[in-house]
Amino acid sequence: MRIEFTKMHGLGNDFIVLDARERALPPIDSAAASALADRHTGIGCDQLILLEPSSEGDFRMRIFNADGSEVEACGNATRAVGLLHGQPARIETLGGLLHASPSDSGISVEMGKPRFDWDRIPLAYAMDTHSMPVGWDELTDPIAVNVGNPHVIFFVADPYAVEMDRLGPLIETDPLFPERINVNVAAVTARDAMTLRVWERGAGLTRACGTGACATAIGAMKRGLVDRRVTVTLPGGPLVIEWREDGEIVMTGPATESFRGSFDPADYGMPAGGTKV
Ligand SMILES: N[C@H](CCC[C@H](N)C(=O)O)C(=O)O
Repeated sequence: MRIEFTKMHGLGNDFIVLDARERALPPIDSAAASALADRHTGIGCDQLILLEPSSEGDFRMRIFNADGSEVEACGNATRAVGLLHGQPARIETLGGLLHASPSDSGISVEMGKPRFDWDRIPLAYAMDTHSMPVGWDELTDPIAVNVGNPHVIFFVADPYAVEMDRLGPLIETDPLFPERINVNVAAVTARDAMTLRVWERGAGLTRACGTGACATAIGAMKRGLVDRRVTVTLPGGPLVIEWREDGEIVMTGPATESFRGSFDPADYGMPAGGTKV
C-alpha cells in the first residue's frame, strides 16, 4: 500500500506532510524521516511533518528534522498545516498547544511564550542568556531564547557576510548546548524591520525558519532594538512577529501547498500496512 503525502513550504522552508489523523500509517522513526528528507535519494525536505489524532487539540503535529531528530516546534510547518486544516486549529506539539488561524494576510499562529532562563534554553551551565559571554570568530555577545525550541541569536551588520556553512554547525553542536541549537544571524534595519539567516538544528541553512524569526524578534525586543511588532525578512521572504502584551508570540505569514504524491514505504525501510483508525 503506497503512502500519500502533501509537499508544502513556508517561504521556501519545505516539508513532507503525512496525515495519520483518519488512517493509521506505518510507524515513522528517525531513520525513515531522514531517508524521506534526503534530497538525493529521497523525496527531499527540511522537515518531515506527521499529523496524528490528539486528545488535547484538533490534532497532533510531530516534527522530524532532515537528520531524523524529532523536535518541539516548527513555525513554518505550523502555518502549513494550518492552511491544510483550512480553519482555526488547536495543534498539539511537543512544545505545547499552538493556535493557527487562516486569515486573508496569511496564517497567524500563537507560538506560545518565550523562555529565557539558562536551564530552559537549555545551556550546559548557568549563564546570563541576555548577553552571553561566548563567541565564535566574529559572532559574539549572543542572546538565547527558547520558543518551544532552542535558539541562539547574533546581531551583525550583514547576515549575508557570515560564513554560515562553517560557523553554523560549529555552534549548533557546541557542548554549551546539550540539545544542540538553532543558529540565527540578524541585522536590525529599522524599529520594525530586521533581516535574518538561520542555520537550523538538524536541517542546516534553510530559506526560512519560523521559530528563528520569533526568537530573533523577541531577542531584539528584549535588547530594545525594535518595537513589539516587527517584520523579519529571511532569504525566502518576510514574516510578521508580534510580542503581545499577554506575553504570547504571534507569527503571521504565508504557507503554500506545492503538490501531492505517494511513495512505497518499502523504499524507505518502513513496514507496509496502515489500517483505518
Ligand atoms: N530545526 C528546528 C525545527 C524546525 C524549525 C523551523 N523549520 C521553523 O520553521 O521553525 C529545530 O530543530 O528546533
